[in-house]
Order: sequence, then C-alpha cells, then structure tokens
Amino acid sequence: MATLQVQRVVSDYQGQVVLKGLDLTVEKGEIVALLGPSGCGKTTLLRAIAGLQAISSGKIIINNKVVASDDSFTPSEQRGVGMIFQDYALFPHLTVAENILFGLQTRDKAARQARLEEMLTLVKLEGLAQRYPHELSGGQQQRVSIARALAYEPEVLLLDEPFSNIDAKVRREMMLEIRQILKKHHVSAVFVTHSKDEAFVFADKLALFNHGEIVQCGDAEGLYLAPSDKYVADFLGTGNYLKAEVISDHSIATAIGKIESESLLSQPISTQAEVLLRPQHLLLQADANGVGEVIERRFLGNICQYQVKVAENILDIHSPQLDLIVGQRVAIACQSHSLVLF
Ligand SMILES: Nc1ncnc2c1ncn2[C@@H]1O[C@H](COP(=O)(O)OP(=O)(O)OP(=O)(O)O)[C@@H](O)[C@H]1O
Repeated sequence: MATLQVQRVVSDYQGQVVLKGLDLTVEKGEIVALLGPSGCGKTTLLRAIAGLQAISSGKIIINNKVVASDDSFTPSEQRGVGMIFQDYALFPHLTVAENILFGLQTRDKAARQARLEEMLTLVKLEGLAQRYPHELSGGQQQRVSIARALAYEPEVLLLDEPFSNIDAKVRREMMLEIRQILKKHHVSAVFVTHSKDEAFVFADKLALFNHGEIVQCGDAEGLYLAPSDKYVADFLGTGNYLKAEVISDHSIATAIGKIESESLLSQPISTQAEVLLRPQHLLLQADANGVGEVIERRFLGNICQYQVKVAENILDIHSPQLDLIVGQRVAIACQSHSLVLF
C-alpha cells in the first residue's frame, strides 16, 4: 500500500511556478530520493509534503488521507511526518534525552522513559542521554535528530540533505546504518539530495528532477542503464555519445565498428542516432592498426582512466588494462549490453 501519493502537484512562489504538476508514489517502507541540481524544486516538494509550503493545485495523500488539495490543508503537526534537516535542528539548551522526547510530551513518564531507551539503543547513543548537542560529534547529533523524528513514529520521514554536513570519510557508513534503521522499522522516507552517489547508497528509488518536473523515476539501475534522455544519462554518470546507424534489429554501425545490442532495438533499420556508451562498457586492446589513439591516461590504482581519440570523438574509457601509454594506437570493443540510443 502506498504511504504517500503526490498527484499532479503544482506549487509557486509569487507566480513563479516551481513544481509543474508532479506525481510521486512512496510505498510502505520505501526510501525515495528526490535527486537533482540546485534550484530544481526538491526542497519545495519536501516542504509541501511536510505542510510547510502551500500547493496551488493537485493532491498530497498520506496513508489514504488527503492532507493537501485545492480545498483542504492539514497542518504540519497533524500529518504524521517527521523531518530531519541538514543542520540537525536540535534544541541546543536541551539534553539528548530531552531532544528525543520533545514530541512525546503527552505520554506518561514510564512510556516516555521506555521510548527513550528504545531510541537510544536504536541509534547507538546509550550512555549519552544527559549530554548537550555541543558535546556531540556531527554524526552523533544527526543520530539524535533521527531518534527524535522516529520517537514520534511518523507515517513518513522527510530528510533534507541529511548527510551533507557529515565528514566524507564516515558518510557512507552512516548512510548505510541509518538505512538499516529505517528498513528495520519499515519507515517510509523521502530524502532530498543533489548527489547521485548518496541516492545510490541510501534510496530504493530515485526521482530525478529537472526544472520542477520529475523526468524519470525508478531504481538506480533502471535509470543508469535505461535513461529516458541525455539529461538523465549525464546526471547519473559519465557517458560517451557516438553517432550510430541502426543496421539490424540488434546491431548498430559506429566509428568503433559494429556493436551488438543484448536487447532488440526499437528503432527501424537505417535510423541515424547517438549511442550512449559508459566508460566501463568499452574495452581497449593495443593494436597498431586500431581505430583509436590514447591521448590521456590517469592511473587510479586498480583501473586507468583513458581518453581515446577516434576520428572526431574523444571517448572516456575506464579499463583494468594499466599498461597503455599516451600516443599508443588501440582497438576498441564494446561489452555486450542493452544499447541505449537517443
Ligand atoms: N521562499 C522562496 N521565495 C521565492 N522563491 C523561492 C523560495 N524558495 C525557493 N524558491 C525558488 O524555487 C525554486 C526551487 O527551489 P528549491 O529550494 O525547491 O530547490 P532545490 O532543488 O531544493 O535546490 P537546492 O538543492 O539548492 O536546495 C528555485 O528557483 C528557488 O529560487
């Protein structure tokens, strides 16, 4: 069952339309990343779900209850949403325990104490209940903000760039740890980020934004391997584009030769197009008569990043073959995969 449904949501700031009729569904226990460059509307959508931003048309439904539409607006505190911000937003004058229990004022003392202990164990902060936020590391503060949001048992957890203040060295570990906590408790979550790497690690599903629209939504693999357009392809990683002509229902002709597709091509024979080739899809071999010439080489330990010139094209190629040198001629083959043509 869907926990959150966003239906044709439009939102504007003083007449400037920021969300242009968005649709998004978050299933129970699913973690969805709102991914995109700065200013494309991710935070505005998160704020609209939280009830901190009005919508001008469309509907937002949380657990089958309409919380925002043309003629209704449920205040933020009645939506059952928990929020985690980039700067943690802890109350500096309250202890860890008081911060975590802040939303649970109405429960009796024993219930509050039990919930506190459960939350401290969950986020591995046992023993730190009486500390103040300034006595904690950034990662510990973020864990307190997660405990505070989860203590209240929200229907949906909303996270706005929650990892951008965490030291890069521990960020990945922290993301996996928090992901595990959310999964264990079947928490549905929406998470804003401009980093595809964070989205790949933390989310089950990616909604990629461009100028107030979701251009593609799906799992990371789907978006990476079958992007709907060049914007999606380029946002998710380096890609090479080569001119191509469809020569059969599963092959194309290009400057590096004939390339076979693992899946059937939908374009008719003779179609002129561009093929997307990821750097790791291309294989290099030293060959005095090869079509390419290595023009740059960067050693990265287990692979080399090469730039290879083929006619007027410069291709980025990641190869485990470390011994090719600048100026060397090479043959280029393509690993078998489902080709993407634009
Ligand atoms: N309070 C505001 N008043 C007017 N315009 C705003 C306001 N907040 C945001 N905007 C505009 O709305 C658009 C979307 O902003 P939003 O913050 O949703 O983008 P974002 O994708 O979250 O970006 P970032 O990653 O930089 O936070 C931007 O053009 C921004 O300038």
